[in-house]
Amino acid sequence: MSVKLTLTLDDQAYAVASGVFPDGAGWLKVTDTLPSFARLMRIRAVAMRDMNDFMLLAQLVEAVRHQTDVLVSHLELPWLPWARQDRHMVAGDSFALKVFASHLNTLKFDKVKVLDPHSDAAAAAIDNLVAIGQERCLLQSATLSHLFQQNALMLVAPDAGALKKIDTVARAAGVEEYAILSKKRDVASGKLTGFALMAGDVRGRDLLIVDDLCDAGGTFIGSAQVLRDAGARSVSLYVTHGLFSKGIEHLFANGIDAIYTTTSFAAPTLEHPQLELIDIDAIYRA
Ligand SMILES: O=P(O)(O)OC[C@H]1O[C@H](OP(=O)(O)OP(=O)(O)O)[C@H](O)[C@@H]1O
Repeated sequence: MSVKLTLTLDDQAYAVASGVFPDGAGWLKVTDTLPSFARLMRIRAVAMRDMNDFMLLAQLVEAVRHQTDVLVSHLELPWLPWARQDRHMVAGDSFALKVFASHLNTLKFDKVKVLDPHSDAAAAAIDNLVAIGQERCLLQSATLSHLFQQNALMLVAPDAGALKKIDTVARAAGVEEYAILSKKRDVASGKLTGFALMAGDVRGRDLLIVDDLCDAGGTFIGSAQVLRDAGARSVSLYVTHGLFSKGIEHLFANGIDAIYTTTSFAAPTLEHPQLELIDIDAIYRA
């Protein structure tokens, strides 16, 4: 189990303990005395990865509601698991986001606040979803805010699907122009091909690719190559969710100069001189 659960009732924090029984089933307990009434229950579930993690969340909700008459319930779910499985892609596969949403919806949250969900399918599947936009996450980086104020960065959308988001980021950051890349992914094999620069003069520019997530990183290594071939001076990367399934070193070794990401998934202890972590707490409080 990897999820980190925190509970507040009317802005007071309550300690939660959890573990695993010998048979592998998880247990959970609120160790502070719960009140009989709370106007607002706020649960934050960070780095939820699987249904064991979901089960712990459901246990927490049940434990609180068993003791406390809760008026309003909010879930802060920075990383939405199965967000990428947002449709049927090949014959015989499953629309896993819809399956997960059907379970999450049983917990009856009045708001489910997700950072930068992968696609609009999240809002369609999850009841009362509140998407916190990419621009709100990204501008919590003091470094990036400063660079935007200096007009020192040109934004890059990694594919045409990211156009709506990059436009919102550009407006929020006060940036006038951005470059647009294209890529192709074979949904059956997951293989990436055909990176190309569709628009934008990047010669001599310091670039920031902006996307929702970095998994293995192939998208950004391929993109950096194309941008450097087109004359970019430097290529940095912002992703809201740093999954980094192949680590981060290979990105720095293959054309990425700096990475900015939030602690929605990346461990807050992750350290590298070319990496800046943006605290999700600051994003939720903003
Ligand atoms: O680090 P990587 O392994 O290269 O993956 C990162 C990319 O994957 C996701 O898009 P995806 O290709 O899944 O988008 P789609 O929903 O348009 O297929 C994400 O939005 C990134 O662009």
